[in-house]
Amino acid sequence: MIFLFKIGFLEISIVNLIDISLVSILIYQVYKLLRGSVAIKIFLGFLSIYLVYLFVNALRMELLTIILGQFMGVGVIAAIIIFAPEIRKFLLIIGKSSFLSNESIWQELLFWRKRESNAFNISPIIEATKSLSGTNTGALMVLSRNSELKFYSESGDLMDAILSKRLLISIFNKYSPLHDGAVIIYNGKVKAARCILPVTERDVPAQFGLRHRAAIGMSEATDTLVLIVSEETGQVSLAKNGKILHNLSFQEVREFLNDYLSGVDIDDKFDPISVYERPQFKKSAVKTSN
Ligand SMILES: Nc1ncnc2c1ncn2[C@@H]1O[C@H](COP(=O)(O)OP(=O)(O)OP(=O)(O)O)[C@@H](O)[C@H]1O
Repeated sequence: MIFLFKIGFLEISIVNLIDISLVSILIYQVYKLLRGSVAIKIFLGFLSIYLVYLFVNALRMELLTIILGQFMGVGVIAAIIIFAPEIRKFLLIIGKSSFLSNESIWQELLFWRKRESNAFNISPIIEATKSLSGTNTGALMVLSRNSELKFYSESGDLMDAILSKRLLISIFNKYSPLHDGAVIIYNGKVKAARCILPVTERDVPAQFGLRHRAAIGMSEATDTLVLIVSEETGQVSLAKNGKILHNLSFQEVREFLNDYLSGVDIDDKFDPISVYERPQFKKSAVKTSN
């Protein structure tokens, strides 16, 4: 083994350094995930007790080590119960960003099928959005580039219909029995309508109602781009990765949809929802359109 440093009785190898770096990154990621929630205080409490445990263990203080060791044993189970929602969120983030979450990769690996491009003609979506926005008809469209989202599709009515402007307008027409909930669009098809999306658990600025909360929640849980047309103002927004872009022009929507479907990383172009809490942000009733 190659040792980098030898300070007194302490010898640190490259492996130790990598180990320490990885643990630091992990702790930072957990901190980022829990920041702002009540769970962060419990997490810091556990972390402090664990550090004390490591310290007394290193000093060979046996009695204290046994007591704290017992506490840590029970503490792990308690932590799993207390942090269940955060652990779920953490695993979802890992699953979402893993390249194995891409269904077309699985098809290629398992069935030797040639991977098809996920890009398709988005004009029907843009044209339908213009019409829905112009008539102040609320709409929620989930675009997926690498998964059929079966779990969410099955919460609504399965369709598997070829995408068209008229189909989308008919679905979101307020007299249509399919208008409530979201449509899921994948590979040029409307896979399902009337789907129920997960609502974000974060605090969302007051101007965003349930439709926007569901869009933000869906974009947090999956690698999807969610398009929202507000029933109240006709404004068009996009949600991605828990962030949002509000009151977009149709040209902007077209560019974002095309970039997303061709695999471009657009996450950085989105605003954190906290931006819309600023006092200078005014909900504009003026709609920009091209
Ligand atoms: N979890 C959900 N999944 C899918 N669709 C939902 C969900 N929650 C609400 N919606 C849709 O949003 C509609 C209610 O929207 P609401 O008016 O509360 O939201 P909003 O964000 O203020 O939108 P708007 O600006 O259009 O008024 C519902 O009728 C339903 O179609």
